[in-house]
Amino acid sequence: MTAQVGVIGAGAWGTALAQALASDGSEVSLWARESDLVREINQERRNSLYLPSAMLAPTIRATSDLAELATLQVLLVVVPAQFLASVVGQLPPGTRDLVLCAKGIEAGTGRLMADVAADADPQARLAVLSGPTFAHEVAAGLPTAVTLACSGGREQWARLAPLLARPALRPYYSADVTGAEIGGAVKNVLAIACGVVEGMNLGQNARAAVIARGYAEMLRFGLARGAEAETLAGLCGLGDLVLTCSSTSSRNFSLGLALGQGLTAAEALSGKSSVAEGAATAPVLAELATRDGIAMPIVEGVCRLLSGVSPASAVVADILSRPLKAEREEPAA
Ligand SMILES: NC(=O)C1=CN([C@@H]2O[C@H](COP(=O)(O)OP(=O)(O)OC[C@H]3O[C@@H](n4cnc5c(N)ncnc54)[C@H](O)[C@@H]3O)[C@@H](O)[C@H]2O)C=CC1
Ligand SMILES: O=C(CO)COP(=O)(O)O
Repeated sequence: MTAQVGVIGAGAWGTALAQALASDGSEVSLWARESDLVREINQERRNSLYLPSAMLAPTIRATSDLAELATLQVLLVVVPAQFLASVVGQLPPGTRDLVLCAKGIEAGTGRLMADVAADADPQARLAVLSGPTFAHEVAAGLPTAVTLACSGGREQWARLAPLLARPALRPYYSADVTGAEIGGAVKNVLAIACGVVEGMNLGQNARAAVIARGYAEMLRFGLARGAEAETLAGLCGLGDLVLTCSSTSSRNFSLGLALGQGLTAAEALSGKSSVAEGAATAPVLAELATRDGIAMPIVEGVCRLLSGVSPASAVVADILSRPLKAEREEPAA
């Protein structure tokens, strides 16, 4: 049997998704940028660079030739947000389903992932897969639930769900693509903030406060862009926020932890092959929020820390000295 689904990107998440899809014996084509990795996956059934914990299924076949995947009707795109345009741009345009799995906003343009993909592959039918999904757990077959937001509505869902669902990987339907994208992008920045709280030993109360007030920021930003509140309260928003704000398994949380302990962003990120998407998303998110008059003080604080303009102690002091206000925005009279 030949593969029905291809996965573009053999980082931790693309490899874990390929592993989950192959768990029922399905063939999966996996595009890796690194030729050494292609050899290692095909010959040793390992991805020691990005997902060393997993022994990969025999039905995953890696390739460094993107053209081999271009004929498939369903492609999961799992390269980091900042590379989405360049990688999707290498595909010949087609009426395939592109399932976008990166969590971020494109620096420089402020585009969400579906806008980037629509510009790069205009005929593609777009969906977003997002939720609380540490790659190593998915690769180990642990139960995981995700939002699958389909721009093509129920018809697209009916096509994709049987191809992507497995007993331990459970997609939930949504039609709110924007909400799914914003939940995943914003939570990465908030996970950095929670890591800072941990790194500075500010306590569990403070971390819970950052989660709740950060969620308020996510909601304000999302609603202003047409996302639905229920989506942001679901797996791809609050669910993922809770996961990544609570664990050193999160690269974004770990980056924040290092910043909170006094390292610079350059020091914390140096020598890492894995991506902490929140570092690239934070400045562009803060810029969009300022432009649109949306208050996002925690996101702004993360930006100040990442750019090195303020030490963590000054950022925390500024947040704590903001004027007292109502927890919920008062509806306009
Ligand atoms: N790792 C995880 O648990 C999860 C990750 N994600 C998201 O999936 C996306 C991919 O993340 P990971 O697989 O974790 O990445 P990773 O950190 O494991 O690996 C980095 C990836 O970036 C690729 N890369 C580096 N330079 C590139 C370039 N110039 N052009 C194209 N690709 C390049 C590498 O080939 C590799 O696939 C991110 O947006 C991340 O937020 C989403 C859910 C879970
Ligand atoms: O998105 C993730 C889990 O849902 C992974 O988070 P990190 O990118 O912070 O590791």
